[in-house]
Amino acid sequence: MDKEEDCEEDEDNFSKYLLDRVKQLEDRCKELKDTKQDIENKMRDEEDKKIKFKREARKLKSEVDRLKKPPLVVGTVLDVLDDDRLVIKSTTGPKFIVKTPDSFEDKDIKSGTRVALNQQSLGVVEAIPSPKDPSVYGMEVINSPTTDYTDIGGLNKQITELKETVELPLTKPDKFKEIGIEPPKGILLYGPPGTGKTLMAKAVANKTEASFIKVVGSELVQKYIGEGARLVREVFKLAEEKSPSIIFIDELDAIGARRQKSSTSGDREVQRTLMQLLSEMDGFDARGEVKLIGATNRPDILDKALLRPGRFDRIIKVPMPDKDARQQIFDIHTRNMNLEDDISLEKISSMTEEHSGADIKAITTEAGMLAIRNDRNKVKMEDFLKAVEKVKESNPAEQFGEASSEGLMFA
Ligand SMILES: Nc1ncnc2c1ncn2[C@@H]1O[C@H](COP(=O)(O)OP(=O)(O)OP(=O)(O)O)[C@@H](O)[C@H]1O
Repeated sequence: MDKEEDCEEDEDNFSKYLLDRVKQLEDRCKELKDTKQDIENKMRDEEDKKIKFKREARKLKSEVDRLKKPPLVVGTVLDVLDDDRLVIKSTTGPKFIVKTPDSFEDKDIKSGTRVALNQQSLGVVEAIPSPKDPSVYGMEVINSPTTDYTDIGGLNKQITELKETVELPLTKPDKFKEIGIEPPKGILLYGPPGTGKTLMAKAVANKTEASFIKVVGSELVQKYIGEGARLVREVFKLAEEKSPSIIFIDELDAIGARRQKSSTSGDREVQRTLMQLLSEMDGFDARGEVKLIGATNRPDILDKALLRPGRFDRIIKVPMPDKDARQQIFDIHTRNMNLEDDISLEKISSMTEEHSGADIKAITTEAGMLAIRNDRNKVKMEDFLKAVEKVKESNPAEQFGEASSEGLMFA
């Protein structure tokens, strides 16, 4: 009898052992599956990063190639001769007869076509696009932008200055006449990337019901001699046609850097573009309906001529946001998001020191994406924490322990 009982007990213990073991193995299996999923996610993220960096490297390489080449001269075809030759007038003056390149088809070239010529040989290198197409030169024209001052977080002092210097002269020009002072023609916003400079320019255009014309300094510096200056003229002409209007020149330092003594033909082209900008600024009326807003990350290298009275004579610093400003920016970018009650934007704001408004926008978008990926209709605190990590990782300055852009530029 005793033996029988012992045997039953052994069997019970054994099956308990087996059940425990199965449970352990199942847990382990789940753990491994989770780890596998994590690794797969990380691999996907790394792949994304790799593609992004590759794309950036390609872009930088083509930029380097472009900068290494000497600028080309712009010419216009006056006549197409029967023997595969063209009569060309170059922007530098004289007319020439040159051979039509073999790569050109008849339809590519007719009287009036603009072409790029090699500076030395004056050989035709390529046909260039119509000067009427602003998007080719990175120009962005918005007839009435929708950005509002309430879409901008943490820049109240800067917005007040913007209202006084750009908004008021456009909405109440008589006030300036009455008092007898000239309003500023242009103001300069300076600060690290992604801190809201473009946003401010768009908001003031919206408030004054003005057209918003954006040009990027580095896009104005073309590979064709004389093109930069022509584009500047065209931007001002367009602004006049569309007035009231705000011309926003981003990366002003690309054309407005202090003039150097040593100069390559590339430098001279940049200088010609700057001279044209200065002369256009001197030419337009401070009480008119066109206002200029420049933006730069490098005010320290700007040519002093740009900062003289009657040009960019108001300078407004747009800094990296402090904690309160970050919280305001988080509030703005989450106002249409479906958030769980456990979310503390205050806590997230404290965790995101050295993050710009653009980084904050990226964090909110990433948090939303995580909720979508997990098939939820509300965003949790956990999503925000993961998003902060992800944005930190993708920020090269943080990744490699470099100084922040503000530290570099404004030390
Ligand atoms: N102060 C802010 N408040 C709200 N959103 C902001 C703020 N700053 C930046 N952002 C967000 O970041 C995006 C990029 O900002 P913006 O283009 O204004 O930066 P920027 O200072 O002009 O940068 P860059 O010097 O690179 O041209 C904006 O569209 C907005 O979504």
